[in-house]
Amino acid sequence: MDDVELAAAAARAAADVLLPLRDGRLRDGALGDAGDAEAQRAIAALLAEHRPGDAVLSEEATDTDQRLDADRVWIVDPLDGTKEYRSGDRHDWAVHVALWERGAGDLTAAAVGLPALGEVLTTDPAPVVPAVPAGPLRVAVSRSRAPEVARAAAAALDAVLVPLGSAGYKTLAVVRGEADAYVHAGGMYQWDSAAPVAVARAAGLFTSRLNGSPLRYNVADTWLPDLVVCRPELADRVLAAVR
Ligand SMILES: Nc1ncnc2c1ncn2[C@@H]1O[C@H](COP(=O)(O)O)[C@@H](OP(=O)(O)O)[C@H]1O
Ligand SMILES: [Mg+2]
Repeated sequence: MDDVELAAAAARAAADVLLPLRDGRLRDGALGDAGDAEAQRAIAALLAEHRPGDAVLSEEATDTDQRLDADRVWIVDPLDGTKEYRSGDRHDWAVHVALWERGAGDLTAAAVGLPALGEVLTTDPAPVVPAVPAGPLRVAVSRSRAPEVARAAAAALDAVLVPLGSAGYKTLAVVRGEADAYVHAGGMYQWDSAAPVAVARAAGLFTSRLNGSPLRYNVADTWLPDLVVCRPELADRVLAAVR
């Protein structure tokens, strides 16, 4: 199993525990907590079995300095969009599994699972972004904390806002042609964007910080508070709008 296959297998393993759990008896906070824990367990077990020497940075595990000297680091969010998952009837939540490698100084393989849609998107083969449909441009934003810069970007593009949960789901909404851009500010961590950004880049989309600088992974500070993901031809207009 190569690295992308392993990432995809880990995303599927998480889906295999998350879907039955969601359809079981737990609700609300208890369902969210169980989902986070069970998905973490499923992914960690596969990574430990197949890549015992690799380091892991996960939302649901204690971070250590060890990853800063490691050559290979998996960056994992076992359940992104916990709020949407625990609602029981929404599809906008995701599983993130990415690999960062020192040789490249960047993300080199990733998979993002969308269990409620039965899909796993990867860096290889990369998804094909559909053609732009007729109608106004669409900017995906957090449904629970839409930032002012996203409204500004939408206004500058004469676009409509598409409120959705999960950074992974929103990034893949651009990949899958449900949105043309995703703008976030105000807070987020490396695991919220790593795997989705890797898949978006592989699909030919533009990704950066709000100020246009590159998104950097496996740096000491896990806080990576803002990002832009969009069709490449929109990048200049989106970045100008959010500045
Ligand atoms: N202001 C903020 N501070 C910290 N984390 C944030 C944040 N805004 C969004 N996030 C995180 O980014 C992910 C997507 O958020 P949103 O759905 O609002 O777009 C969520 O991850 P989790 O669901 O894994 O916790 C959420 O916790
Ligand atoms: Mg998350």
